Amino acid sequence: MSSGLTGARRHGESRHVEPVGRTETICVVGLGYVGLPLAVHFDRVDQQVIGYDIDDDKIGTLSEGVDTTGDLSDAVVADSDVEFTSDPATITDADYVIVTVPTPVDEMENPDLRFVESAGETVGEHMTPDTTVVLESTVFPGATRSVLAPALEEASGLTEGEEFFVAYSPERATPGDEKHGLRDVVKVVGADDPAVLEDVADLYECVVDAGVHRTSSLEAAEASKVVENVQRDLNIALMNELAVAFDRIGINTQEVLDAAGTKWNFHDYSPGLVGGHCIPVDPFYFAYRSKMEGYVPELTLKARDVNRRMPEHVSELALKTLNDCGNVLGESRVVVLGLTYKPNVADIRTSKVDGVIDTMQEYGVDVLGFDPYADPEQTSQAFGIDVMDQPSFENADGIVLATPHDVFESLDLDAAREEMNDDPFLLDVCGELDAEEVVGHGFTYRRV
Ligand SMILES: NC(=O)C1=CN([C@@H]2O[C@H](COP(=O)(O)OP(=O)(O)OC[C@H]3O[C@@H](n4cnc5c(N)ncnc54)[C@H](O)[C@@H]3O)[C@@H](O)[C@H]2O)C=CC1
Ligand SMILES: CC(=O)N[C@@H]1[C@@H](OP(=O)(O)OP(=O)(O)OC[C@H]2O[C@@H](n3ccc(=O)[nH]c3=O)[C@H](O)[C@@H]2O)O[C@H](C(=O)O)[C@@H](O)[C@@H]1O
Repeated sequence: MSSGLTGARRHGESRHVEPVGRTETICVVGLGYVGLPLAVHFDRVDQQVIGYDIDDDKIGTLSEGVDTTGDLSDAVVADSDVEFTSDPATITDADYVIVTVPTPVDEMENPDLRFVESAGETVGEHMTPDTTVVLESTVFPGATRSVLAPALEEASGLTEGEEFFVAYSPERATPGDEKHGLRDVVKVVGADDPAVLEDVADLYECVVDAGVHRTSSLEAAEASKVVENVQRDLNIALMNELAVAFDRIGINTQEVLDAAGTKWNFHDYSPGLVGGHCIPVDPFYFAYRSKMEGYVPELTLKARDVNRRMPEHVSELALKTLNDCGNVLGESRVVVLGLTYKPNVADIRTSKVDGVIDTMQEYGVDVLGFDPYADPEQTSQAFGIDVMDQPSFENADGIVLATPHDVFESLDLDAAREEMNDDPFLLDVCGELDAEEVVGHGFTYRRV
């Protein structure tokens, strides 16, 4: 996730504080892709910031001045005055506690709020009266009220709304998008109590240049976050459905999308493997809450079904193309380029490329991988393949461009072709390359 902080540091600017006239103490609970940049941003505007996490190793690494997210930089972390700690007693010193813990789904694809509940218990045990607790984690509408607040009350013995306060404010920054980091995207803040709403909105206005949008309830703010991701999942699902249909019809999907894209209100999405912590997850948070009221959001769930099937569709396409090019599957080799969950990021944790790899391996295909962003050793272990630190196409029969990092635009297809066996193919999952150019380099070209 882009933080907007690295620019200054990369150009050697010295850390400067931008005092904003508030000097409260803020404790950020959960120092991941969301919590760490948030802590560093508040530190930069001269707030006293405690960064609390249960992961001792992470706290040790951060305390040594190492950026554990890859989104900031070591210099930014080293230069911050954030107090990194795994001691929950430090929460006592906080005027504001901002909770940014994970909210995954369980194996039944239901919301798993264990981290939120646990954080609520820990914060409740240590917070003092008049503390304001802001939940940033993506949850279903009503979770702050029905899960976090009761955990805080139970552990503290205090009464929410009288002796402590809660608000909700989702993180909306996009990983890998330098233009849409924490400071650049309007921050939504929701609270029932108008005074709490104004106070928390004012606090965020210290760090969010794009400003704050206020909602009159916790639920409206919670819902605004999940529906952003539901909408995105739906739009991508439409692209995937069109791509599968046009592949069968024999129409070039990208040519269709390029033509349709000349209409001012045609939305720009591309087919692909829909990974990440949020887009594949948040629709289930919305559906869960809706079903509680007896309404099944069929369109939302159908979009999930379409996107969830994409790894299977891509691997079938790869196997079919291997066969069409005259290869024996069990004697074939395929190089998969791009292993992270989306282009130009280093996060492999929720990549859907592994589903494509697994199916090819089931048919005996020898699969190798390369990704300029992902750590080769870590990724080899995670994906169960040999991940190269430099791309080699020796004796390969095909290339699957699974995650189209920008750097692959300059892929030397002639050099790759030289190393490969006869009649090679290139499967361009997201349709990023120019089909005619790829064919001109001697490849059979396929895309989703
Ligand atoms: N990663 C992203 O780009 C975005 C994530 N979000 C949402 O933000 C939330 C956090 O996501 P990430 O930062 O990616 O998660 P993450 O997994 O990167 O970091 C979460 C951190 O919380 C810590 N943690 C877990 N339980 C804890 C507890 N009880 N007390 C203290 N620390 C605890 C973990 O050790 C970890 O360091 C999720 O709800 C996610 O949906 C929203 C927008 C963007
Ligand atoms: C509505 C929205 O843009 N949400 C963003 C999203 O970030 P995230 O990196 O998870 O999502 P993403 O960039 O849409 O990518 C998700 C997955 O979908 C794929 N993808 C994306 C766009 C597209 O046209 N086709 C496609 O296949 C990507 O390759 C990736 O595998 O989810 C983030 C979050 O909530 O964690 C959120 O903060 C971000 O703003």
